[in-house]
Amino acid sequence: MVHWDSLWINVHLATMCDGDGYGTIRDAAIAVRDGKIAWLGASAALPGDYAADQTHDGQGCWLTPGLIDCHSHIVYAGNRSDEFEARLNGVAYEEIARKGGGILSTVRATRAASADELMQASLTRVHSLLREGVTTLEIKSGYGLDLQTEAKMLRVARQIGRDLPVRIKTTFLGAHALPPEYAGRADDYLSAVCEQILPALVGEGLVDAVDAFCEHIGFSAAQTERVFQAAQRAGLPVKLHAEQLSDQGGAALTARYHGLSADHLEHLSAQGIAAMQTHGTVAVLLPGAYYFLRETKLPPIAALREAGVPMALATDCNPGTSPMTSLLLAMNMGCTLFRMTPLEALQGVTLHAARALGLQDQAGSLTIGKAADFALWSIDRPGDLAYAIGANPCYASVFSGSPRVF
Ligand SMILES: O=C(O)CC[C@@H]1NC(=O)NC1=O
Ligand SMILES: [Fe+3]
Repeated sequence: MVHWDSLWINVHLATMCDGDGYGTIRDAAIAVRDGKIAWLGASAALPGDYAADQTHDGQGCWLTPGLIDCHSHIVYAGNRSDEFEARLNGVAYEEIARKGGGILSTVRATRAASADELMQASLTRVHSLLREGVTTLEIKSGYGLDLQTEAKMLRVARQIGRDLPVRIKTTFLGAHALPPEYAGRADDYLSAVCEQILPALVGEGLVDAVDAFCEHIGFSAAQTERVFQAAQRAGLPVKLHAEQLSDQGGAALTARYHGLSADHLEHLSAQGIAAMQTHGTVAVLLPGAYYFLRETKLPPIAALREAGVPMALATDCNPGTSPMTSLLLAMNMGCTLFRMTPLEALQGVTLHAARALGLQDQAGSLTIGKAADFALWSIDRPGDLAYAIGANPCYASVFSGSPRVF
């Protein structure tokens, strides 16, 4: 007798296990034991002698791996709609940043907010993602730029994972911008980041990965490498905001450090692509920022595809360049703006997004032994998920084998 904790029947599976397709199994079932996938297949192939403590009727829904948003700045205080309005009156994003607006205005608001205010402000945005079937969410720091506030942000991120049915991966982004108290002293600030702030946060168990903003309005490749070396000393993987506004060689640097991902990549070079391909670094594409900043230079999707570099998609949810809390819309933008295929878009928020977080052995596909994180969709075919704009066809979602209520 095979015993399962729960069984979902009357579903069609998009397993995402087939590199060239959705890995579909129609008229199927999937079973869970101890929060992990224990069996999946055509209903007709169910073992004759099984027992499930709970059986759920999937109502003919398509069932995919739970969606993974692998790049978000979702914990922050304040709002930047005033800058949105300024840009629409002709002020460039980079000019706003140089005048101390942009990231630093969110830094001021986040420093001033209490942990509870930060949690409340973030929960609304997190719930929006969960309602669309997101079961894993990466959350960056980077709006504190001092130990006290970076720690506050990362504690809130960890608390979200304790309070809600979602897997949280935290990323330290102390090298996001130069705080006002270090104006003109970037290298001194990076010494504080590498020698005091990061070690203290690691000591509190708050950091899963380390990121930086490698850009002419951020930190240089040499400065970024200091941060990567500090991450290496702490035994942490790296990822990078790379080639968003210019080519700083950030993607190649990240690949050399066997980084999990290089993100944005509108200005990615052939050398960067080759380095990413060699080291298995994931390309995380962020169409929300491209769209919201009205960028015109597209990331080299065809060249990434040709090189076999895994492409992920994420919201980049942040108040300045991507105030977006819909991963389904990011999928649609990946197709309509970047010309990814609907299959690539779904791979980009499951299989490849898991890899961008180092979770490829635990999540991102319907594979026996992986986490029983599912999303059930009232759709006709998996390609519908990247097609509809503004619709949310998520019928239900499951986290570690338990139907989600939040
Ligand atoms: O404007 C913000 O608040 C963050 C912008 C965001 N951060 C980064 O490094 N690149 C971005 O688009
Ligand atoms: Fe970002």
